[in-house]
Amino acid sequence: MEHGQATTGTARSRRIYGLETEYGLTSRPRGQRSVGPEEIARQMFRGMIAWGRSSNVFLGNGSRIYLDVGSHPEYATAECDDLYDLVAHDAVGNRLVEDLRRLATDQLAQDGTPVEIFLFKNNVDSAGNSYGCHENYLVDRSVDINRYYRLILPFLVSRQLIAGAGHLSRTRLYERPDRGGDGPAVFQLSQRADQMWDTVSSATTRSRPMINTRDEPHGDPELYRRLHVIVGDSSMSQTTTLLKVGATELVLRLAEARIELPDLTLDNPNLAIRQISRDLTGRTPVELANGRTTTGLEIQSAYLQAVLDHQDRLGPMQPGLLRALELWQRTLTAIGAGDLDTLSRDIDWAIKHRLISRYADRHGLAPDSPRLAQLDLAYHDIADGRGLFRLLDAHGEVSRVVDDAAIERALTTPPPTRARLRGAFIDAARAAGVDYLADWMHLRINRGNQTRALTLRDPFQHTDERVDAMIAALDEPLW
Ligand SMILES: Nc1ncnc2c1ncn2[C@@H]1O[C@H](COP(=O)(O)OP(=O)(O)OP(=O)(O)O)[C@@H](O)[C@H]1O
Ligand SMILES: [Mg+2]
Repeated sequence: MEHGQATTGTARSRRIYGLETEYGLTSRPRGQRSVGPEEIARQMFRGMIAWGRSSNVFLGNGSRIYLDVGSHPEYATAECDDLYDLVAHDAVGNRLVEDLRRLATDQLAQDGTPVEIFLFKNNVDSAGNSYGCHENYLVDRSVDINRYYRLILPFLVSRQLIAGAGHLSRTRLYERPDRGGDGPAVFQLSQRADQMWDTVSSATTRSRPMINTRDEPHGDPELYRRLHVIVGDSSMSQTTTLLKVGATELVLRLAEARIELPDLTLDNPNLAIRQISRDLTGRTPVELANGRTTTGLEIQSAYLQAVLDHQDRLGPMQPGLLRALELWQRTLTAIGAGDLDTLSRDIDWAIKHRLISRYADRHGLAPDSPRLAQLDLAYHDIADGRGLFRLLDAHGEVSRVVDDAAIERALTTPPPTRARLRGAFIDAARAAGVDYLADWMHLRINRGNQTRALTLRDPFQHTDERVDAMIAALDEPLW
C-alpha cells in the first residue's frame, strides 16, 4: 500500500492532484497606439523564452508555465499529494503571471507603446468565449473508469453550489454564450455552466464536455489514469479551491470504496447544470433519468451524507481534507438555511454576490448595469492593489488556507512527489549550464552528440537514485 493503491473496495489514501489555469488577457492603450492581446502575450513570454528557450517551460518548483496558441497564459501546478500544497502551488501561478504582466507593461512602455494590461483568473471573456481551469486527479487503472464517471457526474453538475465563481450573465437558458447574450441579467453560480455541451468525451473545445476522456496518465499506464475534470470554474478564493478539490476527492473515495448512493443519474445533465446555475437557493427542480425530481442542494447533500455515513471506509484524511469536509457541511447548511452571509468569506460566488448586491443597492443600479458587469470582471483581476478579490484579501475580509510564507516557499520548492525530482534536476541542470529537457515524465541531458535520459513513471516517487546519478554527472566533464 506504499502509494496508497486502492485494492478492491478500498479508497485510495494518497492521490496526485494538479490544477491547470488559463488566464484571460485584455488591455487598454495609454498612448496613441493599441496593442493586440497576442502581441502582449508574446511580450509577457519574452523573458520566459530567453530563460527556457521556449514558451512552454517547466520550472524549478515542478510546475509548467506556457503560452498556447492565442493569448491565454496557462499555469499548471506540479503534482501535489496534499490539498494545502495544492492551494499554495495554485497561488504561485497568479504571482508568476502577475510578474510577467509587470515586465510586459514596462517593456511595452519602453518600446513607445504604453498599455495597461489586465489578467483575469476567470473563465469567460466579454465576447462569451470560455477558457478553463482543469483539475487532474490520479485514479487507479484497476477501477472501472465508468464507475468513477457514473458516480461523479451528478456531483460535478451540482458542485457549482459549493465552488462556483459567480457570474452576472445575460445568456439565456441554452443559448450559446458567444452568440447573443442580450437576455435579462441574472446572477449565476457558475461561469462554466452555460459552456458545457456534453458530459464525458475526448473533445475539449467543440462540444466541451465536463470530463475529458483523453487517456494520457502522465505515469505508468498499467497502474494509473489521470481523471481530467474540465467543468469547474477557476477559483479566486483559497477556501473555494480547497473545497472544490477536497469534496471531489471524497467522491472519488466513495467510488473506490464501492459505496452505493441512491441513483442520481440526471435525465439531461446539460440542462440540469444550467438550471442549477440560475438558482442561488439550490432548490430548482431537476429531473433524474428514473423520472424522479430532485434539486442541486439535495444532490450535494446526498454525497455529503454518504461521506459522513461511511467515513470509516474512506481511509485516513489529511488536515486539508478534514477542513474541506467541514467547509462542505457548513456551506450546504448555509445554503439550506438561506444564510448566504455566512459564506461571504469562503465561497467565491457568495463573496462576489455580496459585493455586487451591496454596490447595486448603494448606487441604485439595475442588474444589467454595465458597472456591475465591470465589478464582476474586476473580482478576477489578479493585479495587486487593483483586483477586487485581491483587495478583500489584503483587508483580511476573506479566509485563507495558506499564508504568504507558504506561497513564497512554493515558488521555489516542489511538493514531495515526482515534482521534487524534476525540480532538483532543473535547478541543477541550469546551474551547470547544460542543454536539458524536462516534462511531466521525462528528464534528458544533451551534450554534443551524447544524450542521457530518464523516464519517471511513478508520480508519487520523490527519491530516485537514477536522478541523483544524473545530477552528479552534470559536473563531470565527460560521460
Ligand atoms: N499522474 C498524474 N495524475 C494526476 N495529475 C497529474 C499526473 N501527472 C501530472 N499531473 C498534473 O496534470 C497537469 C497536467 O497539465 P498539462 O496542462 O501539462 O497537461 P495536459 O492537460 O495533458 O496538456 P494540455 O493542457 O497541453 O492539453 C498538471 O497540473 C500536473 O501536475
Ligand atoms: Mg492542460
